[in-house]
Amino acid sequence: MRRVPGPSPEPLFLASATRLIEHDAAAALPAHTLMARAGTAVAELALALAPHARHVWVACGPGNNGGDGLMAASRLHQWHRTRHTGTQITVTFCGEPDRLPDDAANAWQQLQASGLAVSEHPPEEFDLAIDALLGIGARRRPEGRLAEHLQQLRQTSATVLCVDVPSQLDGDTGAAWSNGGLPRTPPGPRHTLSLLTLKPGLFTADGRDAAGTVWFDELGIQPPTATPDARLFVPEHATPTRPHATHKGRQGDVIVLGGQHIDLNGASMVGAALLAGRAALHAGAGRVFVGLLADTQHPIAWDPASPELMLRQPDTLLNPTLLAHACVVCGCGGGEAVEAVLPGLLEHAPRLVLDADALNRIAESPALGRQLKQRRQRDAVTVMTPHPLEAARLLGSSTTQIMGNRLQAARTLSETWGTVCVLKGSGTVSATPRLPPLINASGDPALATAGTGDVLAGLIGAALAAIPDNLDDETLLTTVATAVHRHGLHAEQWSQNHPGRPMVAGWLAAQG
Ligand SMILES: NC(=O)C1=CN([C@@H]2O[C@H](COP(=O)(O)OP(=O)(O)OC[C@H]3O[C@@H](n4cnc5c(N)ncnc54)[C@H](O)[C@@H]3O)[C@@H](O)[C@H]2O)[C@@H](O)CC1
Ligand SMILES: Nc1ncnc2c1ncn2[C@@H]1O[C@H](COP(=O)(O)OP(=O)(O)O)[C@@H](O)[C@H]1O
Repeated sequence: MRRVPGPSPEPLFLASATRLIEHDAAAALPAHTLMARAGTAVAELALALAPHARHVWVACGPGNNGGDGLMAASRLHQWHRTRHTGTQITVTFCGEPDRLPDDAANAWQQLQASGLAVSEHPPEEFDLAIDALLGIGARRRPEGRLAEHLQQLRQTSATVLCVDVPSQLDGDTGAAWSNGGLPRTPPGPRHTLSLLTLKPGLFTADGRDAAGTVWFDELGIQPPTATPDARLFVPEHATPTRPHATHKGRQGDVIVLGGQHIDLNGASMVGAALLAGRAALHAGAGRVFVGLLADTQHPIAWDPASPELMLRQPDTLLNPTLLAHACVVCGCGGGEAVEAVLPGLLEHAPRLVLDADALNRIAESPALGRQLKQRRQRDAVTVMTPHPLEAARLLGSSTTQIMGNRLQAARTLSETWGTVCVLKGSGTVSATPRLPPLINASGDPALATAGTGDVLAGLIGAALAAIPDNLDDETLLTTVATAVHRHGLHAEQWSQNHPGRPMVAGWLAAQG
């Protein structure tokens, strides 16, 4: 058993793939072995998390997830009885013993043999709860007694250890089953022990809040050889160091086009473009040019906080020779003015990051959409970085639908437009056609503040500016995901060093 994430990317499997893996593993072992191992693993982690618990509630459901709980309860009961600890175990069961699947029925018999009776009601007080109500078999919003037990688990300030997948969560998507989402702040420590495979829903959408700290036990089975449905991404390689004899022309140029001027319609978004530019600069771009859009009446000539940025009239930056050697970041604070530069960029920029208003304009314009799709045929590199609302506009759907299946949404966006798609939010998903998407393992709620998306666009721009031409899809995806990971890691470092204090995007941009 180990804590997740580890030092390298982790394969993630949907419920359908997990069932095939479970089927093959079970066929190669004596009957009930997997569930016996699962129960032991749950009991061991429970003891490690709350060694001095006086009262443990094991909440079991009607299927094999409940079977894991019944098995864990037998193990815990045996452990405490032989050591005379006095710890009380209360087991509840929402289901019908006669209708339990085979493995769980065996676990039920073992519980009966252990002498531990099943209780009608959860205990009034407990210091550890084991959530074994529903796992990957959950298919709808819980109701009745099971829903009541789930509600108690959601609201308790005691430690909760979820078996395989939190019962309130769809393990494939990370969407909560419950109406109204999860409590804003989980009231107590939360842990999830994922069994046999890691599931993508633990790491995106509502997954991180519901699962808490994730642990993984393979149950003694060799890692699956099947292609995973997704990967939990952490970078494996350190950023390469620069050779001594280098110069700024070799580090890559970034051009930022965005930051609509206040003259246009009374709303300035200049800061967004400057944040992207600063982030690119601090991430190591050799030169960063910024073209502020609609900046005609009172041109801004320099950024006092970042005098290294080179501000230019946008027209001068649309020069194909300059574009050919640069990565363009387009859209940050671009407003409506971005429409004027998009056709030229889609045609001539070999490396392009499309953010915010660039995405909104493309969502509205079939002609721009066609131009975007043609880029892949020319091997031009395009990364789009939508947040869920921008993604919904691009797909003609709603944020609820996007959040209902973030992996699918990122995949559809990347396949529809032939781009790398970075669907932002808790557990940012980076996808490219035909490869398993990557769920970012870093990041925290400190990022939920204006401008951090602009910073991310700048970081991705600098990363793309620095890589050689004609990279394969996998390296490109990894390059983008590494920038996403770095962005999240900086936020985590802020939260660690400044607990409770809000982070601002300007600070993040300066971390590079
Ligand atoms: N069979 C085995 O040896 C192993 C099983 N494992 C466990 O088995 C789980 C999967 O078991 P199952 O396929 O039985 O699925 P679950 O136990 O997750 O749930 C299926 C049961 O819950 C019911 N159900 C689904 N949604 C419900 C809802 N909203 N309200 C009320 N009832 C609902 C279904 O009708 C079915 O009876 C895994 O998540 C894992 O915990 C793992 O431990 C690996 C080994
Ligand atoms: N709760 C969160 N956990 C992790 N990352 C988050 C969270 N909230 C926001 N982020 C990240 O912060 C950034 C916000 O981007 P975006 O919504 O485009 O903001 P803006 O347009 O103001 O720059 C994205 O990278 C997103 O993934």
